[in-house]
This record gives sequence, structure tokens and C-alpha cells, in this order.
Amino acid sequence: MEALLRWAAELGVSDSPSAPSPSSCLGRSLVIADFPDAGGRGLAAARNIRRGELVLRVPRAALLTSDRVMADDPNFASSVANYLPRLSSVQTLIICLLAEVVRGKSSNWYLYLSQLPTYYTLLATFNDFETEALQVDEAIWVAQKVLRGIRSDWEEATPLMKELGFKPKLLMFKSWIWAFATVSSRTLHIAWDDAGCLCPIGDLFNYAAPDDDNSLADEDTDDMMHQQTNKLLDQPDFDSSERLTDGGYENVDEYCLYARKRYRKGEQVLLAYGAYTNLELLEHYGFLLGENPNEKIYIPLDLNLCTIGTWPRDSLYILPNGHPSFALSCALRLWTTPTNRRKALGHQIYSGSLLSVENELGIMKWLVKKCEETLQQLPTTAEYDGNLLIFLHKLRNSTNCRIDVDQSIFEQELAVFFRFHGFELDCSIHSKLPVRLLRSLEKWELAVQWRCSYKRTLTKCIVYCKSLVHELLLQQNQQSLKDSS
Ligand SMILES: C[S@@+](CC[C@H](N)C(=O)[O-])C[C@H]1O[C@@H](n2cnc3c(N)ncnc32)[C@H](O)[C@@H]1O
Repeated sequence: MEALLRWAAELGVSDSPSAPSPSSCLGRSLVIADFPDAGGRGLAAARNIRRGELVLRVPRAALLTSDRVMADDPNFASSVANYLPRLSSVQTLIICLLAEVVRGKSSNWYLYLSQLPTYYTLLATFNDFETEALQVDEAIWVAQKVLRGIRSDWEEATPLMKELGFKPKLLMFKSWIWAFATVSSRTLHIAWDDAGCLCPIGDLFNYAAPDDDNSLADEDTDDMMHQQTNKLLDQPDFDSSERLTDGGYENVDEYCLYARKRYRKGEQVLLAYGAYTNLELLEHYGFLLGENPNEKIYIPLDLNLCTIGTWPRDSLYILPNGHPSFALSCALRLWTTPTNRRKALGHQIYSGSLLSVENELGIMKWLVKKCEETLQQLPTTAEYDGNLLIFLHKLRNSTNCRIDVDQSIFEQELAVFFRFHGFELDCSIHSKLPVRLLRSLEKWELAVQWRCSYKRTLTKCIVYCKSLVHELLLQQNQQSLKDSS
């Protein structure tokens, strides 16, 4: 890692507005640190950092982009050019990345490439066992669709990779998936290439969901104080009102990354890659958040409910607190309104107003029934999944897996898991599981974590709807008492 930091400094990567020290590009604003519960390797604040401050600059010369790789090697570029109309920008960047891997020590990015993860946990890397463990049809369908897409991209790109003389190992689908996962989970946006760029050091930021509007409000007073102090001291101001994004490629020909909030020394500095649901995080980045403010839970809905209004299907979901989304509530109100009344009530419905106590009671009861049916159709409960998660976590860290497996209540699941991997846990095994099984356990754990959170949200929805039914019935009773007196 030290060699990488030195190489990056030589190229002008710097965590401060001034030039980096020759020995490391970090140390003034950021340091590399380990955050076992929030992304593993990441970047910590080397000092107190204010919101809006520039924390990292990465010049274009350090970015691994398709155009740069091709500009460096005209022969490679002309071979790729023959295939270009048929290749997507992501396929092209994957091929460029693999070509740099082929170059080994002679690649400009050798030190960067040697620090990349050797394996990933994105949905595309899930085997059939891990995919099945998601249990929910929609999630299984997404995983299968993603894998089909990547396989077809690889098949299309294989003739070019053969022509380029890639070694058999790099022609394998496994290598393509590794490169795909690298591109999917590590690229930053650039305006001139949809595939983005691989940004050494800049891709060490772990993720925080972009929901911090409230925390920003809390910090506003503080930042105003700072700005006033700066004015008094005649120091330059960071225009924090305009610096609410994490960063981007700027006119000065470098990638600039800014702090979205205030950080104390030692705290992990995080980047919001975008607003993703947990399934999308798993698909694009290979992890999920325990608390995800952007989570959306989709339940199976009748086709005529999905198409009844102008609300797109992806707006009809349950929020992490169990409430139906605005669009789902509206769609249900319209759906439960008799056809001949829909036009007259349309205005009220689209504005989100309740129609009547009876209508609201009807849709709440319908939602309860739908969530209960959905939960019943799944093979395990959230409580069971919660216990399985504890066990899988223990097994991954166990130094005597034989005893742990023997003492567990999940014998059947484990038997299926071991059989899938053609592995026999005989009496002689008293140590850790082999690496390939530990990696599979990690992905199994992610799948169980996802489905458990799905079920918990549906349970919250049931509780929410039932409490609303209770409240509406009370109101209805009070009204009829009033009316009769
Ligand atoms: C851009 S890289 C960040 C640096 C990465 N941790 C490393 O060691 O190279 C993105 C990857 O970091 C991990 N990651 C980022 N944020 C995370 C989070 N909040 N929780 C868990 N894993 C996270 C995921 O594996 C993701 O694909």
C-alpha cells in the first residue's frame, strides 16, 4: 500500500489543495484505516474536516479509463476499434482493465491493480445455492437476469479478447466477472464515458446513503459560525451551500472529492455513490445496509393495480418504516373505488387525500392480507432468519467448525450447503472451513440478511396497517356516538 501511495503522489494525487509530499498522497486530510463494520478498508479523517472541504484530488493522469488505455497502445486500440460498434462502454472498460492485468508489472497501474480485491460479493457472483437463499422471487429474478446479461457480454467480447492474445485464465468467465465487479463497484462518474473511470485512491471511500439532509440542517448553524469566523480571519471560505455533492471531474482536469458533512479526526469519511435500495446495493456493490433510508420493498401486486393510474410500478412499494409509499396508497384508493366514481374522485386521489373511512379501512385490511400471504409463502420466518444469521456469522469466524455445526439447529441447511459444494465435513475437520466455503458463507449470509430485512419490513407494514385500522374504527365509533346523541 505504501508503494501505491507513493506512486499516486508522484502522479499528483493529493488529499490537500497543495502538492502532495513525495512519499505519500495521503496524511493531511485522510488516512487509510480499517472499518470492519462499515466497508472494511476505507479512508479516515486525518484531522477535523469541515463540510464542503476538498479532501482528495486525483489528476487525469492517474485515472484508468478506456480512452487512456487505448491512447497508450495504438495496436490494442485498433483491435478494439474493429469491435467497438458492438461493444458497450462497460464491456470496453472491462477489456481495458483485463488488458492492464495482462501487462502485469509493465502496466502503468500495476501498483493500483495489485491492491484491488481478489474476490467480490456482488449478486453476479452468487451461485445457485446463494441465489436461492434470497427466497423472494423478485430478488432471485434480478440475480438471474444480471448473471445472464454478464454472460452474454462476455460471450460477445471473447473473440476480441482471443484476438488480443489474452491468456486462457483471463479468457475465463470467472475473470470477466471479477473485472465486471471491479468496474461496477469502483468506478466514478465521468462525463465522457458512461462506464466511468477507475480512480486510484478515490475508490477507497466506502459508502453512506445520501439521506443526511437532517444532519446537514443540524450542521448548518455550525458551518455558518465557521464562515463568519473565516470572514473575521480573512480566510477563504468553502462554499458549503454549493458543495453538497461528493465530487466530480472538474475543469482543472482532475477528479475532486469533497466532504459532504463534518468529520472528526479518526471518523470514516464516506461517499454517497447514489440512492440505492438494498437489492441494488447488493447488485452493484456486493453489500447491504442494516438501516437503509432508501430501501423499497416490493410485494407482488395484481397487474390491474399496477396499471390503474399513472404511477410507475417502481413507485408502488413499502417504505422501511412499514408505510406504503405515497403512490401505492393512491393507487390502492383508486383501485378500491367503484369504476363509475373514479373520474369524479380522481383529483382527490391524485392529491393524496383520504376518500372515506370505509375506503381507507378497506385498503389497510387488503394490505395486511397481502403482506401476510406474502410472508406465508416464504419458506422461513424473519425470526428463523435472524437466528440463522447469528449462526452463519459464528461459523465464518469459527476455528472449530465441526463442533459448531454439530451443536447447531441448522443441520439440514448446512447439509444442503456442504452437498452443493461437494464438501464432506467429516470428524477429522476441526479447524476453519476452506476459503471457497467461507466466501460462499459470506454470500449466503448476505442473502439471508436481505430476505430477513424484507420480511421485517412486511411485518412492520402489517403492524402499521392494523394500528391505522384500530384508529379509524375508534374515530368511526366516536362519530356515530356523536351522530346519535
Ligand atoms: C469503492 S470500494 C470502497 C473501498 C473498499 N472497501 C476497498 O477496500 O477497496 C466499494 C466497496 O467497498 C465495500 N463497501 C463500501 N461501503 C460499504 C458499507 N457501507 N458497508 C459494507 N461494505 C461497503 C463494498 O465491498 C463495495 O463494493
